[in-house]
Amino acid sequence: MTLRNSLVWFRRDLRVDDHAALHHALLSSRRVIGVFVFDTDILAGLPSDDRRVQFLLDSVRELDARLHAMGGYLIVRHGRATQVIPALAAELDAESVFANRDYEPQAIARDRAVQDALRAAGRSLQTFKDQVIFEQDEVLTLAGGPYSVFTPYRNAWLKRLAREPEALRPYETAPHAGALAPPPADHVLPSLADLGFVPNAAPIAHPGMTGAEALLAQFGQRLARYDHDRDYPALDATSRLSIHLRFGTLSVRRLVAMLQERIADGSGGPGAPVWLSELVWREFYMMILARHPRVVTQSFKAAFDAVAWDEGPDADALFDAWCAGRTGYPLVDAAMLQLERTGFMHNRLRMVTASFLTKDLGIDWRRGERWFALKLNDYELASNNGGWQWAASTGCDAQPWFRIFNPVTQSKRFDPDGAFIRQYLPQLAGLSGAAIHAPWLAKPEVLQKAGVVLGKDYPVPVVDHEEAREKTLARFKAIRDT
Ligand SMILES: Cc1cc2nc3c(=O)[nH]c(=O)nc-3n(C[C@H](O)[C@H](O)[C@H](O)COP(=O)(O)OP(=O)(O)OC[C@H]3O[C@@H](n4cnc5c(N)ncnc54)[C@H](O)[C@@H]3O)c2cc1C
Repeated sequence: MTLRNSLVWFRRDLRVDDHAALHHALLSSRRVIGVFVFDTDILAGLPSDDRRVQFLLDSVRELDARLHAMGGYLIVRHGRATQVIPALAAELDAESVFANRDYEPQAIARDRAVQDALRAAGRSLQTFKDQVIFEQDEVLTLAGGPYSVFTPYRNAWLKRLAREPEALRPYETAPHAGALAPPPADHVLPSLADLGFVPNAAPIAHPGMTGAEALLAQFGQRLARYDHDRDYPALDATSRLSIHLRFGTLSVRRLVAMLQERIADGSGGPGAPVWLSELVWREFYMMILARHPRVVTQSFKAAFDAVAWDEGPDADALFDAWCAGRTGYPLVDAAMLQLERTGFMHNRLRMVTASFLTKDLGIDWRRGERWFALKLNDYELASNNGGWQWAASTGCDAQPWFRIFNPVTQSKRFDPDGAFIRQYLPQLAGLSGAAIHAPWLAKPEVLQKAGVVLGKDYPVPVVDHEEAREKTLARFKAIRDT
């Protein structure tokens, strides 16, 4: 034990179990205090009823309560982390600040600024791998470079895990909790109003560690069928754990260890390896972002920065229709309404709506990426950017540019009887499973019987898919030919 006082700076790791930074701080310090900062640099510009802030506050409250139960507490501050952390370290005379590493460019810059300020005052910032099983330089090609194709990356990732099973060993905290500093008598946490926010009318269910546990327990029952059911948005087939992985209310090591057990004993069925692949996609995109931070604003494949996306008032009107779920394509519109009303969108629908914006409406993927960033509860820069660049065909291992989703075919395939569409577009509920995917093709008597007047109850399509497809092929071919 070498340190007197240490701070553990919680960020995207709002849990007490299996926590690398907390583990290391407890082992090396006599007195450990936790801190979370509602960072005004991040909160600025969010709508006042942003659901994620409430989720964060609820999760932070639970974190404080769990630290209390272990004998400690959490200081919660509101301000610029780059100023708050060095000032708090000075106030508490903490020699070191412990944190888990974050790989987003803005977070890296923030951590560097905090580290410089701490160092100037004779203190230190120590960071640890926690958010991923393997970081950006741990799974490399034989030539020693980063992968840009997923399948060989996943194979190398799995091989490394087989060689290094200790990568899943939990970072224990409870046995070392004696080092936690007890709370002062006047310890209080801020309210949502103190942070300048108001409650959302449709808050995110299941916040915090207990929320993550509940979702994991439910998903455990569905895991074996995940490989098949995950593609159908009307089914409750996926885990809904993305926001918990985003904010670290549960440990990814624990999830992978659970999968390994269920693969080994057979109870994970064909679903378990497929779900494991999804967790590896998450790390793949984090690796891509860490190794190629330019992807935040540029195409992964530089040549595609020359794509001439549509701009101007017509493009703006189409973008607005897409955002509002008024494109006239029911699956696209239902998906956009799901996003607006709940902050969640099913993965298949993220692919369909992103493809629709870029390939049917000819609009730059960056506009859609920013809209998702504003609206998604689970917004995570690496996966969002990766998903958008995949759909726009500008990314690594992306959908080839000449393969263009047909929104009607996607609808028939993945929402065959229109159950998902009906949930968000009740005005179309009277249409049969056959007619609901493309109401403009339905016979007038069918529409009349269903009580649907196109252009009044529901929009006519804003573009013709076949025409849009030809325009997109030409748009991309122009790049290839230059
Ligand atoms: C255009 C687009 C944008 C996206 N934006 C985000 C985002 O901002 N944040 C986000 O977490 N995911 C994003 N994804 C990936 C994926 O859609 C979500 O992770 C998934 O829908 C979340 O639901 P779930 O937790 O039930 O997933 P499950 O199907 O249960 O998957 C388990 C976990 O694996 C990870 N995962 C699953 N699919 C992917 C994927 N394709 N890429 C990376 N990780 C994946 C997530 O952490 C997810 O929680 C995006 C995908 C696309 C196509």
